[in-house]
Amino acid sequence: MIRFDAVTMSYPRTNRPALGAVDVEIGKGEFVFLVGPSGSGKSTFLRLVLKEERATAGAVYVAGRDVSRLPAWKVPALRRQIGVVFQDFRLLPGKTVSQNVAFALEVIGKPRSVVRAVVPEVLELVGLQGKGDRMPDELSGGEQQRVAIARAFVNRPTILLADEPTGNLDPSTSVGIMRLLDRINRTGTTVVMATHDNDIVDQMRKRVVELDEGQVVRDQSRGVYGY
Ligand SMILES: Nc1ncnc2c1ncn2[C@@H]1O[C@H](COP(=O)(O)OP(=O)(O)OP(=O)(O)O)[C@@H](O)[C@H]1O
Repeated sequence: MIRFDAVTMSYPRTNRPALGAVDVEIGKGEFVFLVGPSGSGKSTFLRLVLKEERATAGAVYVAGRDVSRLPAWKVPALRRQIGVVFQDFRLLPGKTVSQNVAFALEVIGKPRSVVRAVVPEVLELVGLQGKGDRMPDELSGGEQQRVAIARAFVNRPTILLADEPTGNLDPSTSVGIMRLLDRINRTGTTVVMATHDNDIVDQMRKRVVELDEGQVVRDQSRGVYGY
């Protein structure tokens, strides 16, 4: 589903690549934690999958396509296959919960009848039934992250990328978010999550890919956060 083939990525005006000759293969339906110190390249990895950055050398394959060869007009179609969740939720503050989720469908031109049917379904899936009319600032952090996950998943992407999704949440709220990501993964969605949350990684026992200074230094199935 995602394959990095000797991927090097250097940002302009830096003397060390953010990723150096990285080889990683992530199969359909896998759940992978990306761990490593700050600056080790986790977010860069995720940005390359989304074609928000371009590899300096090597190739990034997503769903069988070499994204560096993807013409600009096909990038929106690539991104429609990928849901993204961030540490800071990134909800639209002036829209209700339902409107935030609906927006993700409206921008890709789904008919209103579909939006009306699908939004309550996904809100129920994330445990927010009955809260569709709330504004984001009327929700807890964990609930806001559930809205963000609903928005990322409503279009049933094949891949879900999560960049520190529990970074702003307390431990028990984080466990709830991880249960939800696990459930989404069980529907067949490939999940790649960058995290510093050692407790979560140790509890989940999923595949762990560890980066350090842009290199893969560990790739372990049913791994833990660190040795
Ligand atoms: N836009 C940029 N311009 C120049 N250098 C960058 C840019 N973004 C990231 N870098 C550098 O690339 C390297 C990898 O950064 P990246 O954000 O991928 O790390 P990370 O593992 O996600 O870190 P964190 O855990 O702090 O989010 C770092 O050395 C960083 O300083």
